[in-house]
Amino acid sequence: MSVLVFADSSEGKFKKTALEVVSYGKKVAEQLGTNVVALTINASDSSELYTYGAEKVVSVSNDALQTFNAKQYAAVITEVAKAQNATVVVVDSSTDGLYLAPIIAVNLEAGCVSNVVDVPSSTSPFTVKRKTFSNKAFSNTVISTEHKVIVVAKNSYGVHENVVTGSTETFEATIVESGVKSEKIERVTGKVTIADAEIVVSAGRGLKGPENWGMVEELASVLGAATACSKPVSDLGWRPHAEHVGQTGKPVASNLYIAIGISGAIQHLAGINASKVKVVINTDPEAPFFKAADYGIVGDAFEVVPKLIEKLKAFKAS
Ligand SMILES: Cc1cc2nc3c(=O)[nH]c(=O)nc-3n(C[C@H](O)[C@H](O)[C@H](O)COP(=O)(O)OP(=O)(O)OC[C@H]3O[C@@H](n4cnc5c(N)ncnc54)[C@H](O)[C@@H]3O)c2cc1C
Repeated sequence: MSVLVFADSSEGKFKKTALEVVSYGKKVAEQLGTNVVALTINASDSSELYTYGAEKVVSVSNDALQTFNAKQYAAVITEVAKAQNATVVVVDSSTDGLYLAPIIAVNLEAGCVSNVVDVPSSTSPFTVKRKTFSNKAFSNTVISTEHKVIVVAKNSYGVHENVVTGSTETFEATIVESGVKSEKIERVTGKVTIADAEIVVSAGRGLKGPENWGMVEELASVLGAATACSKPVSDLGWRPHAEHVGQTGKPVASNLYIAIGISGAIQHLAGINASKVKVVINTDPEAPFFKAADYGIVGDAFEVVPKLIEKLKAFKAS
């Protein structure tokens, strides 16, 4: 028996979520009295995963897997899970992870639970806690099948160092037909995406118009952050719809979320409340966002943001 985690990588480098699922898998393996095995696909160096508890890394390299294809990747993960006698398979909650989990679950006839925020509270019955109702509530879910597939919610368990002496073995995976009529041929943005971002700088209607987004872009660039916006801003065409966050937009689970000129309506908060630290800049001290904020600045964004940029630049230069 083992716990298999899929350590996803991009251009050969591990994503932070990969380190989180390895940390998570290590803990679950300890609870079950077994080992965690990390699977990598076309990653250049797997040794980083030993730092987070992966005693064993199974490395698959194949040109046919250069582009993500859920069916092909899920087949590889299933094959490795069977070869490693894994009863628990863990993936991250990225778009790719959410594609993979149900296919792996069908392949293994496993129970599958997404949005999981913690290691099992009990391994018999196997009980996991998951977020529900737009992250406003939690539920405990029992997975009663022999095999289990868990999707770990981003930034919920965290990355934990647990240095072990690991080893890597290569695996010749069977490549199945992709079976799809579309494929990703190009990545058109080099910017940090909202899903992967550690820091998100988001702005709302308080910025008055699209011509004022320069300072938001600049603040994001200084911080290495992704940019986001409230729904009205994308509805008005000030920013692309891809940046709209909230209940009807993208969810955000960053370490830091900076909200500029956003009122903090419940539909907005529903999508961002998984973020760890929230900083709010708003002229109105009664803005509802302040109740959800960890740090608040009552002030005019057009004065506060340029000062913040200046200070951050000076700090980085020092
Ligand atoms: C079914 C439904 C789904 C929805 N889904 C979403 C969603 O997913 N995401 C979302 O964001 N909204 C969503 N909404 C809309 C939501 O209810 C709010 O209307 C919206 O979030 C408000 O956007 P805002 O805060 O940018 O604008 P406003 O409500 O207009 O707030 C602007 C804020 O900027 C402040 N401000 C003004 N000038 C300045 C300044 N110079 N400096 C600093 N602050 C300033 C104001 O005090 C105010 O608080 C949804 C609504 C419905 C009905």
